[in-house]
Amino acid sequence: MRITIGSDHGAVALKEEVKMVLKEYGDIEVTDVGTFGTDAVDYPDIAAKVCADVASGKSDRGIALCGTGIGISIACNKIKGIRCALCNDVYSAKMSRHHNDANVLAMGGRVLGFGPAGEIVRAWVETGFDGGRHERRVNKIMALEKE
Ligand SMILES: O=C(CO)[C@H](O)[C@H](O)[C@H](O)COP(=O)(O)O
Repeated sequence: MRITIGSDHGAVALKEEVKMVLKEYGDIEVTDVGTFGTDAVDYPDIAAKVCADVASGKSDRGIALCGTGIGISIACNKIKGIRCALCNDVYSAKMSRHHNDANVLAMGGRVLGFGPAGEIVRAWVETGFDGGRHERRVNKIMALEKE
């Protein structure tokens, strides 16, 4: 699996933790689009970089982080082809894959402690899409982009 990850200044530490969790799998190729320091950056710019890779197929999935996860998830969901789920708990992370086939995970660096973030990422990476009735609904979500 190929994953592009990015964060604003509010989640740089969380980004490093998530990268360590992804590295444990051994077969996940991670692209980090920044930011790399504590200087303030604008989360829509990071959302655009993460989602460009997912929408183009360069990466299979994306992980987008900001202080709360809210701003960056809103921005990601403006981009065609993206289904971004803000998940600050494990259950939501699993359901975002089972039911919504979410291709971008958003989390908040000022919301989550270190342990919970790792559990959320593992759940999201390892959970598949259920299809069936959920495929019909996801197709309807994607059709909304064309209206
Ligand atoms: O978008 C957000 C809130 O919904 C994120 O938490 C941002 O990281 C936050 O707005 C950045 O705020 P800052 O005061 O510029 O650090």
